[in-house]
Amino acid sequence: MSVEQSTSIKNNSITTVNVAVAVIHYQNQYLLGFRGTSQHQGNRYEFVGGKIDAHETAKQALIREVAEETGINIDNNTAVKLGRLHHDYGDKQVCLQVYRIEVTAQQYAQYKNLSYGLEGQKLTWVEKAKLLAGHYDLPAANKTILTWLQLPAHITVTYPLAHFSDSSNPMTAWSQYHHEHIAADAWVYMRTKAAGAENSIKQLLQLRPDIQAITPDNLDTDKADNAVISRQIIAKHLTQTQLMQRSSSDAKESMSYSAVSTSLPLIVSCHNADSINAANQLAYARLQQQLPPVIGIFLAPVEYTQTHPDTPPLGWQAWSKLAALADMPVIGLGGLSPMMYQQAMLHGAVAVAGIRQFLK
Ligand SMILES: Nc1nc2c([nH]c(=O)n2[C@H]2C[C@H](O)[C@@H](COP(=O)(O)OP(=O)(O)OP(=O)(O)O)O2)c(=O)[nH]1
Repeated sequence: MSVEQSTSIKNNSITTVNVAVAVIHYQNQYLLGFRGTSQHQGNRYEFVGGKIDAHETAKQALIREVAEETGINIDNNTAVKLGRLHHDYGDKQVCLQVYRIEVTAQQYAQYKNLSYGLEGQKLTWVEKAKLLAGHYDLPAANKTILTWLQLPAHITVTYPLAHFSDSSNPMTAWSQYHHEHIAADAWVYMRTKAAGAENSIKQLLQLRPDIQAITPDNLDTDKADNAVISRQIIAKHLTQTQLMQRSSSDAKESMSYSAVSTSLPLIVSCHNADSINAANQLAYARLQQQLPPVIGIFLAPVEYTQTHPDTPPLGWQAWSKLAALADMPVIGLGGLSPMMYQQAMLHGAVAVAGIRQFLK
């Protein structure tokens, strides 16, 4: 939810506490605090953080809270915005503004044995796999943060089926090509851009049980007879057009969103501020309905791309301003390579995606 929305809730006399949350990590080691018994959501693990003061930006609060609670100075570290999320605990409403910060090897060496914070609270570094597997009891709002943290640094996008139109059997050629060229354990957005491509996708997933798939929302893979294949589909995708069509209906909450997958998280494509706003509303509605969250936005195109030669690129500066509007992690797409991950992070991206440069 945006800061504006949280303010409007305030105007309706329900006070929302704005909180800066720092997901601090070094590679696969993540820093957790432990909330004291007397605190709200006490006796639970937490990411380091605290209330944003009236005069502060979220990032200023983040730097201050991390310094006050741990002594770590993150002033010169890159803080990548993961998202903003509103949660109603019944006794308290919070709006968490969540950033991921990787500490340097030197900072980690200095702080890795820290078992108590500067406020006397317990601190512990934990393995990412255990954190994501739910080994640590965190406040309920953090469930969405853990889903966001699943996103890898690189996402491969497939060629459209039309790319293989010269072949005698384009569907098999599509599966075979990607079977050979997708890197091990990759997250793959199966963008076939064709109706009736279910079988190609199923075929590819059968050939490559190691990969995780993001499939088009209107593609009927939910009914995949093979349960193993269903397990490989980790999110559904909505194009900007689908997103805008669904959010333009008057009966927003009941009708339009019911067309969208209710069993899996979503990743949506956006190209402008209006669609990012629609994505924020969809994410908010899904949280209210306790549906799997919107885990990311593909924001494109960053650079010129052969796939959309007539679309002018946003460039990193405009991309970065748009990304800041999103309430969920933003993935750079369009003319990028995996090598550009660091540059993308500096502009607010949690991941980079693409076709050519991401296939081996
Ligand atoms: N720090 C932190 N707070 C979280 C997380 N998840 C979550 O729901 N919260 C909630 C719990 C609290 O209601 C609120 C944080 O407020 P807080 O009371 O800890 O903030 P603070 O340190 O500035 O507070 P105070 O003790 O100085 O009053 O956000 C999390 O991962 N980290």
